[in-house]
Amino acid sequence: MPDRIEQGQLNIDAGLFEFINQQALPGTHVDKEVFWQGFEQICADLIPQNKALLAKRKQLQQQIDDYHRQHQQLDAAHYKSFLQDTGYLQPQPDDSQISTADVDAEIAIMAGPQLVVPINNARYALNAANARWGSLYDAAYGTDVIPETDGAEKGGAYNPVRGQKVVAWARAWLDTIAPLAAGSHQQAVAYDIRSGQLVVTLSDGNTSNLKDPSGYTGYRGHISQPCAILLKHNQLHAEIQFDKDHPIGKTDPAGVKDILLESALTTIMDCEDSVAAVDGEDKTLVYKNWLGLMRGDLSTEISKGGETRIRGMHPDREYIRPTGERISLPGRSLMLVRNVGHLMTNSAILYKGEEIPEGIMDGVITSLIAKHDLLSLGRYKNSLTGSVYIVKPKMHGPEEVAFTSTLFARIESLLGLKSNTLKMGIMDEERRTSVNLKACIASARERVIFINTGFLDRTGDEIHTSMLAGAFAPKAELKTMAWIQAYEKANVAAGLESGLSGKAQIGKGMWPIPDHMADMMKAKIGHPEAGANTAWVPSPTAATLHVLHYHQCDVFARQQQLAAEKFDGLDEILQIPLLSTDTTLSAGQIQQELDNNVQGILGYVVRWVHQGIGCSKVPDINNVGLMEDRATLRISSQHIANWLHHGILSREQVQASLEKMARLVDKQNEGDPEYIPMTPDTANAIAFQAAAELIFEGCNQPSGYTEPVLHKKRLEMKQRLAD
Ligand SMILES: CC(=O)SCCNC(=O)CCNC(=O)[C@H](O)C(C)(C)COP(=O)(O)OP(=O)(O)OC[C@H]1O[C@@H](n2cnc3c(N)ncnc32)[C@H](O)[C@@H]1OP(=O)(O)O
Ligand SMILES: O=CC(=O)O
Ligand SMILES: [Mg+2]
Repeated sequence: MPDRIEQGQLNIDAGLFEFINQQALPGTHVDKEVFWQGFEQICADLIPQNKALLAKRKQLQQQIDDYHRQHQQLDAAHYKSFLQDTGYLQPQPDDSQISTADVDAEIAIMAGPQLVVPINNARYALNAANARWGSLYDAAYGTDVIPETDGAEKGGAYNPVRGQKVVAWARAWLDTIAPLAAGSHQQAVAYDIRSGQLVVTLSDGNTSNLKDPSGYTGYRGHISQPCAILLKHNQLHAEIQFDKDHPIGKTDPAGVKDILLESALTTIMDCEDSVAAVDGEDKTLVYKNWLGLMRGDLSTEISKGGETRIRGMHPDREYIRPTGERISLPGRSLMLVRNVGHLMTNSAILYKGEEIPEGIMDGVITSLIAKHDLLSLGRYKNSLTGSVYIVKPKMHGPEEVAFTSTLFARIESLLGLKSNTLKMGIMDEERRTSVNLKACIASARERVIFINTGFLDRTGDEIHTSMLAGAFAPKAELKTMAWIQAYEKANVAAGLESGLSGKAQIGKGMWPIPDHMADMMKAKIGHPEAGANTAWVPSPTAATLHVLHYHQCDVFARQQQLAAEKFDGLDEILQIPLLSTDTTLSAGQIQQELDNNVQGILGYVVRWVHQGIGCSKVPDINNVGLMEDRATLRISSQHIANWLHHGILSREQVQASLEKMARLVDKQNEGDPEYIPMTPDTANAIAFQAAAELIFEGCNQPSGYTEPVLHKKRLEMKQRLAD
């Protein structure tokens, strides 16, 4: 078979071509010839627009750089009017109300965690799809929400002391999820269904109904001895499971073996920040997994603890209502797909000999694949309302949002989809989007299903945009300064003013410390309290814990309160978070900041470039594992580039740190048999070269993005491995 196929003016990777023709198109009522001709026409019409938008980004950045060269001391009012004059800052629209229709309940009227997962990792992607339901006992037992003190250590075998603490902790949560009219679930010794009501018997012999009897919504098993009782609170379900023969149920006075929580209401299958996909081969895997998820037949073999089994997608869950009627609840998370942004191109498809924008390719192909769900061609349904949810990242301002909308309209017409079938999640993660958010929303008002504060990319863009304004504050401080508080608050305010409540998600960003769940439990209650009806979590376990926050806080009521408080925040958002002039950093502080950033960069980049892994847990300088992806890399590399540019660091110092940390990172990865080290010959290690380029050429990367270097170096590595 040839490597590439010519189709009109398109030149397509043969593996991708075959996948589309033989797996993605059949059944969709889209004719092969019509598809490829239409795809070519979309390229002909939209590639020039895409290029023009990127040229505009560059031009605005040059104007901002020139401004900072000419104005060492920033005058806030003058700076703001400069941004208005250039068109960076646009007038607020009079009306930004959205009118999105046919949105699934999980997005419109339910509030809960949003899981994100690299789509090219089938094992994780399946786990994520199934993370709609999670065991609260497992989530507590396996994480630090139960401290490993006083005999409650995790150890190897099951520790009954820890087990008891887990049960007490989880029962305490039942008092939030299903409060009793009198007493506490901590004293429950029996759960019975009597005359259609849940009756809880307590250890003192008293009985209690639920404070809100409608919180009991069903059961499984026999009514006189149910194996599960279904609860509902704040639109979220929970299941108390009983089994007196089970090792845990046996020791529980009420025979409770577990509490299952409806957890990740939605999952973003990510083709972007957490993925390394640089050519036709990689993109084909991405699209194949998406097809498997849309048809419900994705599966993979898993070996764990000496056992091998097949992981597939979970079916829906069956219950009997108190009225006797049979019902089923979704067994899987509602899936969204994150396409890539407007910047990158990919060799998987060429148009007139040039790589086409990867965002156009993702848009066309992920939508084609989603048509399998729309036509119910697979085992399970994803959207019950006939929508396709595409998250579009890294857009700069309203024109770029409008361009995505144009692309979606063209795709709908190519695939024979009803107008506005393709919905849009707008990542508010570039500064030009934050400062024009309402205009961005208005530009896609019939499609918007979310706005989300991607604060990681947003921090990277903050540094790059104002690279020449001065040296930035240390990374940890950036998260606490006025600009970011205002950005988060203004995002919610814009969402509420644009009528998203009850129609779409107002989302908050990722918890990037996957093993620190106790800290997450303290911090992430702040998200629903701030009016966000969803927020990102890095794992199914985190989803099962974070959902507790949506039981604690009725977000939709909170949104009503907040809607009365107007907030603009533009002036604070425009406050550049520079190192204050009265701060002098010690040599030790500077070195620590540098080493920490370099360690994160190398730890992430080496797996990306040498192994093709797009998201990793990488230890920081204090040995805390951090979720690293393209966006966190953008921050670290831009931060060092900024300090280099302003003379806080020297090139030699950075080079020395790179060498030192490469040795450390190699050591940290010793246990991975697939790992390809960078030392001793760092100059010849492609990942090491990539890290150095990201830093030393950081000021010249478009918007400070890391993809151009990562893609180039990964392609080089793939070639080296193939030779
Ligand atoms: C800025 C942004 O764009 S943020 C969005 C992009 N980032 C992400 O999507 C992060 C998603 N999370 C991840 O990729 C991973 O959790 C990482 C890389 C952070 C950590 O991965 P690991 O070191 O392998 O995690 P760890 O060893 O603790 O857990 C592995 C188990 O958890 C599961 N798991 C971990 N993360 C996820 C996830 N996001 N979805 C589903 N399952 C997951 C795995 O399936 C595995 O379980 P299994 O053995 O039963 O298959
Ligand atoms: O995509 C998310 C981010 O924080 O960046
Ligand atoms: Mg991002």
